[in-house]
Amino acid sequence: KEKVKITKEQQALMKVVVEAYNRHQIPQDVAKKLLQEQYSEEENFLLLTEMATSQVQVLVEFTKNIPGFLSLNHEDQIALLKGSAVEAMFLRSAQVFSRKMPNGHTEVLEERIRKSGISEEFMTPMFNFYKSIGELHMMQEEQALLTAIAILTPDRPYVKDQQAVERLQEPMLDVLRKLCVLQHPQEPQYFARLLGRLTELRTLNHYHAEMLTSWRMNDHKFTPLLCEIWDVE
Ligand SMILES: O=C(NC1CCCCC1)[C@H](C1CCCCC1)n1c(-c2ccc(-c3ccccc3)s2)nc2ccccc21
Repeated sequence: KEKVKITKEQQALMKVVVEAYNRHQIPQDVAKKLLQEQYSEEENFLLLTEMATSQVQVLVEFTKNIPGFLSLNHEDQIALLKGSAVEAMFLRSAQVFSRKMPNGHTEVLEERIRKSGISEEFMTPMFNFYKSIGELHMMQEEQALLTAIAILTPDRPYVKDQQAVERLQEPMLDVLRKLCVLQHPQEPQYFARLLGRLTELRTLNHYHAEMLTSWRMNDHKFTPLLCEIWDVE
């Protein structure tokens, strides 16, 4: 059985990505707000648009720190950001949801989200995803690399130079695969399970526009940035 070893360059790549991921955290903690009180559907929608707007800004900063990203064709940089913004949001939401919380808090948080205004039909796929992420107990290195891998998906709509994106995604996949083998030696399928989450994430992508327009309230106001990213209004 060959000894898996992370090279010096791979250590450096991982360090850059993890530091960028930790540096660009969401400002205020939405979970704390939701646990404090039950908001109205309008307030929840506003909270989501505020959180999402700041998360997109955070995502752009994180992405700029992915080695090689800024040397991609500019239109392709936009296509990758646009193609991954919603997935990054759900991934981050899943990580917020799966955080260790005092007894009973996760149930309260789930209840508040169920009553936030999102229509019923999206709850099952969304919470299935959150729970499948929670079961993985991902380390922050794995979270950071998985987010970078999702952003560097070559077959996003409108990407022209897919090979250039593959050349950036492959080293991330390599170091994540090695990390999974080293951190979860008794779980040889762990890496495959991580990548399976990215496939599940794409299915949530389909729902996002409908989730927003079906939010139980009348006029849905979005920030200009979200109109760009979310294909709404
Ligand atoms: O604020 C939030 N998420 C932040 C986004 C940025 C990154 C940090 C997390 C919302 C709140 C839900 C309840 C009402 C207020 C907003 N949230 C969701 C989402 C459900 C549906 C979502 C969505 C996204 C895009 C399009 C259509 C729908 S996000 N899942 C959560 C799990 C745990 C904590 C918060 C969570």
